[in-house]
Amino acid sequence: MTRVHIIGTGGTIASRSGQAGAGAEGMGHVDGSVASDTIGDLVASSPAAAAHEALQVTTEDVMTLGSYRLGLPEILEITAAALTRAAETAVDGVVVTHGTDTLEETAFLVDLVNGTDTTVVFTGAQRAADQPDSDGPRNLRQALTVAADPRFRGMGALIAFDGRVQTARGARKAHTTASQPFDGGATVGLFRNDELDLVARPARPRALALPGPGFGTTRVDVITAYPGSSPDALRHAAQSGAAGAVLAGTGVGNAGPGHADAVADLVSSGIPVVLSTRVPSGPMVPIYGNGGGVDLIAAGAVSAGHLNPFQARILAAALLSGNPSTTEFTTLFSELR
Ligand SMILES: NC(=O)C[C@H](N)C(=O)O
Repeated sequence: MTRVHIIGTGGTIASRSGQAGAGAEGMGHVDGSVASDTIGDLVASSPAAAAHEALQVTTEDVMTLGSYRLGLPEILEITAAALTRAAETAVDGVVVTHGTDTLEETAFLVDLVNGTDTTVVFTGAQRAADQPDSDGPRNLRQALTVAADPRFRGMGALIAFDGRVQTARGARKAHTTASQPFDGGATVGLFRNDELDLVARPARPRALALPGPGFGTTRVDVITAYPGSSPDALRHAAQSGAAGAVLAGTGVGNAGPGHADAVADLVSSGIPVVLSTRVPSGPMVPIYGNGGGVDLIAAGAVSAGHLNPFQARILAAALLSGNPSTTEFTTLFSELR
């Protein structure tokens, strides 16, 4: 019998309104939704998940948090749990239920380190578990279908959401409330009602080793360029303890006056700067001088390629937690981006 293991982490799919604890931070949130359901609750209350009678489903809660509360230690904890289960020979597929706010970060770390043939399928919901028409049960059912399907093995980490199955790499939450919040990854599968079509296979780089606990405290700041932005933000990041920085440039990866000098300052003091773009889609491409991307790369920045700033940050933190030299960092980042 096909076995799928589900890891619960919280998010809207596990949230209910008006729970005790809403407003616990004393910020006047009287009826804020709070992640509270265990994955066992979700499976038990979901006829959709129960409909998978042909599957042996096992569950585990790693945490029950809105994903906006996660830091790197929690992302590492979820990743380690997913990788442990993926490596078990008795497990055919792994599903992770996760808040959508930062799902792209956790799923990308899992994708980077998953060298097993067992795919880890992330899903969640945009409407809380106690709302009418919550999308959680349908998304969970579809994620189970993907995780159990042998055609989708060896794909690292995927996101199954609202009828679409896409790679974690490249994914980005692109809509705050729409039932399909994600954009950016490559589409590998599409649901026709309950039928799942395989439409593409992703190309993946070699797997990175799971970072050690130092990942949790490796600070990589994301700094955005905009008209009039101060290059001092980069220097401040370095002075206040960042081990690296990601510059989300304008356009193909540019920044205004002074940023190239700031990049050179950081890189010369051993703090790598990755150059990405604040534009939602498309790669960083060095085209412009006069402080643009050509000059930022010449100053020592490493191109993020197709990675958005937040996934670039995850790869940078994973590499920096292993204390590479600047040259090693550049080589590894360029290989795995
Ligand atoms: N739709 C969601 O899951 C959003 C939620 N705020 C979270 O990331 O936990």
